[in-house]
Amino acid sequence: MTSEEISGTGRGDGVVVVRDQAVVRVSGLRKEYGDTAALNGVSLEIGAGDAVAVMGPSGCGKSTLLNMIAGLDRPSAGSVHVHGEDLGRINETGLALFRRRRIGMIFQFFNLVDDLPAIDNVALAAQLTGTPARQARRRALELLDELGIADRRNVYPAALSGGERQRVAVARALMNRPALLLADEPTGALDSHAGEQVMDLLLDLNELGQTLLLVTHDQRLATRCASRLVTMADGRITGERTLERTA
Ligand SMILES: Nc1ncnc2c1ncn2[C@@H]1O[C@H](COP(=O)(O)OP(=O)(O)OP(=O)(O)O)[C@@H](O)[C@H]1O
Repeated sequence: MTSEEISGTGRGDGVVVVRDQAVVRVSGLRKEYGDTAALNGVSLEIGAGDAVAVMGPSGCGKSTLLNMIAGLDRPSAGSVHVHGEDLGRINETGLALFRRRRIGMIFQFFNLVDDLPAIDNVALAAQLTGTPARQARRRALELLDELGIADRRNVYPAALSGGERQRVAVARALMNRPALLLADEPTGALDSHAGEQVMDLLLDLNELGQTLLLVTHDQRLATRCASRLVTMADGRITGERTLERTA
């Protein structure tokens, strides 16, 4: 995989990842669910090419923060800018489009479509943005090849190993050359070998310029893949430090 592919210079819509520009700007973010303040004034900036890990105890608001940045949910107060766009000013249809075009997401339990083979799970992401099926399948195959699972392209998720499923999910997330790759416990459901492979993959992607935000309980994942660690507690950011990546 080349850094050009990751940075999206081939997509024809002028989106190029340039290091040191802010991809995410979160300011004074609050989210209340009834009486619970899931986020209680979070501000965070993520530059292009950064790899940021968010850690903290269960219920501290990590996934809520990720969901706000993905435009999956609306804040109670504060703002989220991604790639210069103020998500608060985009309607629901626009947000869905924004997510498909700008954000790649991977989840603990993969979220693949059970009745589609691997290649169609990946291609679907581009078809939903209007890419013709044949072109989408061509790029999907390229990505599966780059991630070392082209030979599994016609296999349905149920017959893939956990590691293979997560690779398919990563390919799907990269399909539209996202400005930001979000990962919510991406190794949480994997055995240690498959987890290591996914960590290597995320590290490689970031080293090629992909901006990465990951939420995890796994210290090893954070220190392996991230260059910044943000810690949260009770809906707030309580600390931040740069990390020396471990081999
Ligand atoms: N849709 C929702 N409705 C009501 N409460 C919610 C909702 N989503 C999250 N919460 C609450 O908001 C708080 C933060 O939840 P969140 O899932 O963001 O935490 P987390 O740090 O990601 O936890 P975990 O590490 O266990 O995944 C929790 O108290 C949770 O119960």
